Amino acid sequence: MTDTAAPLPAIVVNGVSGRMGRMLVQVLTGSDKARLAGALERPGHPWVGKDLGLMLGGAPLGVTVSDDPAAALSGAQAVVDFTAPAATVALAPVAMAAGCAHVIGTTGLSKDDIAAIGAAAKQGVIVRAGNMSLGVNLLVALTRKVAAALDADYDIEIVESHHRHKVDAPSGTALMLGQAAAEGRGVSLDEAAVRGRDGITGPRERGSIGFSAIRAGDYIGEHDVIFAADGERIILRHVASDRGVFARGAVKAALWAQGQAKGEYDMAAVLGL
Ligand SMILES: NC(=O)C1=CN([C@@H]2O[C@H](COP(=O)(O)OP(=O)(O)OC[C@H]3O[C@@H](n4cnc5c(N)ncnc54)[C@H](O)[C@@H]3O)[C@@H](O)[C@H]2O)C=CC1
Ligand SMILES: O=C(O)C1=N[C@H](C(=O)O)C[C@H](O)C1
Repeated sequence: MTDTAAPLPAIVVNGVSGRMGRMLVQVLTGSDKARLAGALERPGHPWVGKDLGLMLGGAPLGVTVSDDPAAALSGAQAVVDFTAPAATVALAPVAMAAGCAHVIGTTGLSKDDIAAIGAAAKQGVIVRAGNMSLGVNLLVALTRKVAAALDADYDIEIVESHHRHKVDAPSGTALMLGQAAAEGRGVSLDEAAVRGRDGITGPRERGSIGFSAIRAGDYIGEHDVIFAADGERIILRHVASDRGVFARGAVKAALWAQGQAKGEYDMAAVLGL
């Protein structure tokens, strides 16, 4: 008898030696819904040309780390990308040309980067979110709702804490939360945002949305949205204690992306929030 089961969707991991890349390998090798079909790293990285399993200190996985995105993506259904802005912007058109969904977790993207990704998404499917966890995406929805219910007597402040290696601030998540707060309140985040305070700053401007960033130790990612008025404070909080929440969200997005119409989507669409 022949086995007629359809092969599992083939997923490539970009930035495979990074903190998120390693977590994605763990999630994909343990998945019964998707399979690890390729691994990419930057040109010159010592893992390029080597077996991924051996580089991770384990048994061979039969996946050779590549620095050639077009070759690695050929025949794959999705590429999951937690790297750096320049790498992600360069990969988007390559993924679209290969007919691969591009799941983007990379943060620190500029407005130009975001526009370039949006342009690439005219040719295929891109899912992009500054945070792929279910918990944070729920927090985003709650933030929008609370901000809509409260007036500017409630000062909004977003405080985020991350590990000492993080290179961008505010975090992508903090910006998602700030955007949701601004939408709930019916204001523009560009106009309301205050990013970091130092020196004689003067009193707080009514209606502003403040951002503060802590970089220390091995925090995985913690976010508070504070609504503070005279006499009371509401604090919405998310704490990530395992990078698996981001990796599982990204794999879910890669599977969800199969068969979607061309365009750019966020995790709210994936999660049906
Ligand atoms: N959206 C989300 O849920 C999450 C987003 N992130 C974001 O993901 C990104 C990566 O985070 P980490 O894994 O902690 O960083 P990391 O520094 O540990 O890993 C980044 C990896 O990308 C690789 N890389 C750089 N340029 C490349 C290129 N041109 N081609 C292929 N690989 C390349 C690096 O060599 C490195 O291995 C950051 O922007 C971070 O903020 C992190 C966690 C969750
Ligand atoms: O760099 C990280 O680690 C994280 N980055 C994302 C962000 O910028 O919000 C998501 C998560 O908080 C971890």
